Amino acid sequence: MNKQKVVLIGNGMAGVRCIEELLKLNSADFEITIFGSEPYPNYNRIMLSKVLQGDTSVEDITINDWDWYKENNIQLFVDETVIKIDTEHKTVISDKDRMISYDHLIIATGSNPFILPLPGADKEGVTAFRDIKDCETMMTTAKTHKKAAVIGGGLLGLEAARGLLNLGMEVKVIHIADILMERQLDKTAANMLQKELEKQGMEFLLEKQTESILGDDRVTGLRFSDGEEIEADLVVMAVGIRPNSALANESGIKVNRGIVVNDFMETDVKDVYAVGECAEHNGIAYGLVAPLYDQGKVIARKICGFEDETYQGSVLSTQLKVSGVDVFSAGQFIEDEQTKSFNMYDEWNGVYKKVLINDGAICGAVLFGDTTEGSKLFRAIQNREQFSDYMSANQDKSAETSIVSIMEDNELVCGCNGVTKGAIVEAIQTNGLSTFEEVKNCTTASRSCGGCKSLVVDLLEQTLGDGFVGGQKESICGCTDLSREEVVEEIRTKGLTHIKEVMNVLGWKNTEGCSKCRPALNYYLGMVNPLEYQDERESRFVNERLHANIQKDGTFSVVPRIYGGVTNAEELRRIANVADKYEVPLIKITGGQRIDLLGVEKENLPKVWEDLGMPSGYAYGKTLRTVKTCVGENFCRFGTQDSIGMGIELEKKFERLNTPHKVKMAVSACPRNCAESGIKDVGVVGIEGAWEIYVGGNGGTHLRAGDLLYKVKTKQEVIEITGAFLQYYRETADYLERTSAWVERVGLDHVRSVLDDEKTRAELYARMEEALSVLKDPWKEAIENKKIQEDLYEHVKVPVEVK
Ligand SMILES: Cc1cc2nc3c(=O)[nH]c(=O)nc-3n(C[C@H](O)[C@H](O)[C@H](O)COP(=O)(O)OP(=O)(O)OC[C@H]3O[C@@H](n4cnc5c(N)ncnc54)[C@H](O)[C@@H]3O)c2cc1C
Ligand SMILES: NC(=O)c1ccc[n+]([C@@H]2O[C@H](COP(=O)([O-])OP(=O)(O)OC[C@H]3O[C@@H](n4cnc5c(N)ncnc54)[C@H](O)[C@@H]3O)[C@@H](O)[C@H]2O)c1
Ligand code: SF4
Ligand code: FES
Repeated sequence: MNKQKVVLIGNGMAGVRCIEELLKLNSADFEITIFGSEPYPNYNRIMLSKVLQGDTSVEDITINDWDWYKENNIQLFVDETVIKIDTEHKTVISDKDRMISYDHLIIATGSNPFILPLPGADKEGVTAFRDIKDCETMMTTAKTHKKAAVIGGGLLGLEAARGLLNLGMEVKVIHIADILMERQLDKTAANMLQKELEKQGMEFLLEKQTESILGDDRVTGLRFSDGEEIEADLVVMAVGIRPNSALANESGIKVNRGIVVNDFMETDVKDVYAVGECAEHNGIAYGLVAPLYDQGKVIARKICGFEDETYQGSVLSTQLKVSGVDVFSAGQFIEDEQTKSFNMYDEWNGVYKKVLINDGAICGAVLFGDTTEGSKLFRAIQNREQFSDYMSANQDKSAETSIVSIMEDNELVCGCNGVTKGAIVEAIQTNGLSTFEEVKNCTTASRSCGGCKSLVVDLLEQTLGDGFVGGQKESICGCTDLSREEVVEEIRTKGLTHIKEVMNVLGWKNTEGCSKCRPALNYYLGMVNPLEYQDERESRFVNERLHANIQKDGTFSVVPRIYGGVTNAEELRRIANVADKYEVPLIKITGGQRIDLLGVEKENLPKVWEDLGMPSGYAYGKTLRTVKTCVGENFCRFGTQDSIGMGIELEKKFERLNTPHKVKMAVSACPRNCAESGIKDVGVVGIEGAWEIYVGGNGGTHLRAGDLLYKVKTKQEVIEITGAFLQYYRETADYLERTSAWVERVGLDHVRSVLDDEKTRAELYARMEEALSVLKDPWKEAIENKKIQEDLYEHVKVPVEVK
């Protein structure tokens, strides 16, 4: 039998998903050809926001690589645009003069970003945010330019703005409406969102109409209709999208806003379908992936001869992909005459929940600050669940009960990829999957926005019971197959007390271990048993062994502790005298508000420390580095709290603590955040009468804004929450995992749920106190102990390995 020819125009998310569905149903009977204007295989457009925000790379967002097309015998023409469809002769013609005939044609040309027709819109430095090329333009521009203006305060504009902030630009968002995301949020949620984003550093100009883009060849600024002007050397337009339906229109296919389709996604021309953002169903052209995938499935079934499924439209839910901000919106979000609403507004904790009810049934929801109920509410909206039933069902179940336990097998867990609960459970059981990554690769769940990750992990946990070993089982190194959790558990239950013993008892493949597992085991043993464990210095990296940072030329740097960045003339004099006496070639003020003496000879280290008479600043260790502070209420006119006092208290409390990776803190006395509390492992921000505690921030290579963990009233609460948080991190993070990665891995909601429990929090804090109780200053120890001096600083050659 001759194969039927299927041609797909548009190598994007909707079209290729439709082909995947087709291949699942019948891979034998079709000859498939795909045209794509972009020069890449099918990639995850959603993740461009994450690429811009620095969380992933362009290479990592490919959905189907080149091999996938080959393996499925798909003829792929990339960087090639179809310019004509001859519906009479059933052929398509490309801009490279290629003519291909079809039996079934799928049009999946997506959308075009809307570019405001402003004078100057064609200047260099003006871009949309739609594809890899745009993303690269922004990333390159950020290297040489500083001021970005994003026009449009919708989902795309805000995600772009966050990315540009991460790239070090100053960002102004220009929005035409009086509130942000007015297509998804009501005024209350939008105002809360604006405040949160302002805290992150975005500036907003609302109710502003851009009149022209200024500059000669390159953009230099914007002028608004009210005459105001701002400077800008990058302008990103994120003012919505328009279905890309020109090709269909020119080829005689019926087009309204998008390409008009019926419930089988058929256009008005036989054997021609449209799917994705280019299609218009019942007057709606959708702009999110979940509906597009449902549409693709219907087309695939129809082409294979099944007419059992039709597309009936979709209820939409959205979540903004900006870290540190939890916003959810689904269904109807503004009340009208037919609806009543149930509202909960907790200004103190920054939480807002609104559920809209029509004739007793839930028809929409807006959540801000706590979106844990998002999936449950979305399900309730889709099922038109009665509000009273929803409330009683959720009162019966404990808040921690995952929604997956009450879901039917045919219900969707991953809206983006159309993966049901039943499909995931079956994949786990039949393929022996045990990690999140395995489920993701096998089922495609969580492959797009990642919003369903917690549900997938819940399903793993529920399906495997005790056999579930955590989100991602990964052995700690090649010397063993055991994961961190398993090793720590064995240390606890078997009472193991030193590294060699762990390796022997747990059957290490390499009996000496390696540079990865030895320091990790040293940390885990000390963490489990802080009072008895004898630190094995040889298993530490060289800097931690010598308590100073080795430099390029083999000399060392010495950073004494300067609590909260506050020093005095006497200390400064001592530092200056040491610098003179030991001919220190460079004295540098560090980013953590301390003084670094660079170029000290190894042999001189103990003498330098003795002359300084100050404790080690641990600038080399996996421990608390610094607590940066702003000047605070005593001097600054904006200060609402004593940031210096708080910072010094925190630093004195937690200095020397062994942690999986370095830990940095900061305390600012108002949301202007001069101490950069938003990008620290623990960042504290003073507000009127209270302190906000942010966690999981990172200002290094993987830039990440911290998440608001709690808002508390007293200094004592700040210390206790910080202690319990750090202890939980110490106990559950992988060695060398920063809090930023850890918080993302385990989830902020999970961390909060642990710390919310007063008993657990008190126990964690008690274990923290125990760990702190045995710590001593290593410089003092070296000064007082002749043997340490001889062994470490006098005769020993410094090993090459530096970490
Ligand atoms: C930065 C960003 C973040 C997003 N985040 C989310 C999110 O979190 N959640 C969500 O649900 N949605 C999100 N979206 C929207 C989502 O990406 C789109 O809804 C989805 O990609 C649409 O898929 P599509 O296949 O219809 O269009 P596209 O993915 O745009 O694919 C269409 C493809 O067809 C090609 N093409 C067009 N004309 C021709 C032609 N004549 N010949 C050959 N090829 C052609 C185009 O070049 C393009 O590659 C986001 C979008 C962006 C830009
Ligand atoms: N997290 C997500 O789900 C996500 C993320 C990014 C993009 N997307 C999708 O991508 C598509 C494009 O996103 P978008 O945000 O551009 O579209 P959008 O239509 O949702 O928002 C555009 C915004 O720009 C504003 N605007 C319009 N004209 C303006 C002007 N002249 N000046 C200033 N502001 C103006 C509008 O008021 C609106 O809020 C949408 O379909 C969106 O759903 C989704
Ligand atoms: S964070 Fe606020 S209080 Fe602290 S120095 Fe800056 S403006 Fe002043
Ligand atoms: S819901 Fe977006 S990836 Fe699953």
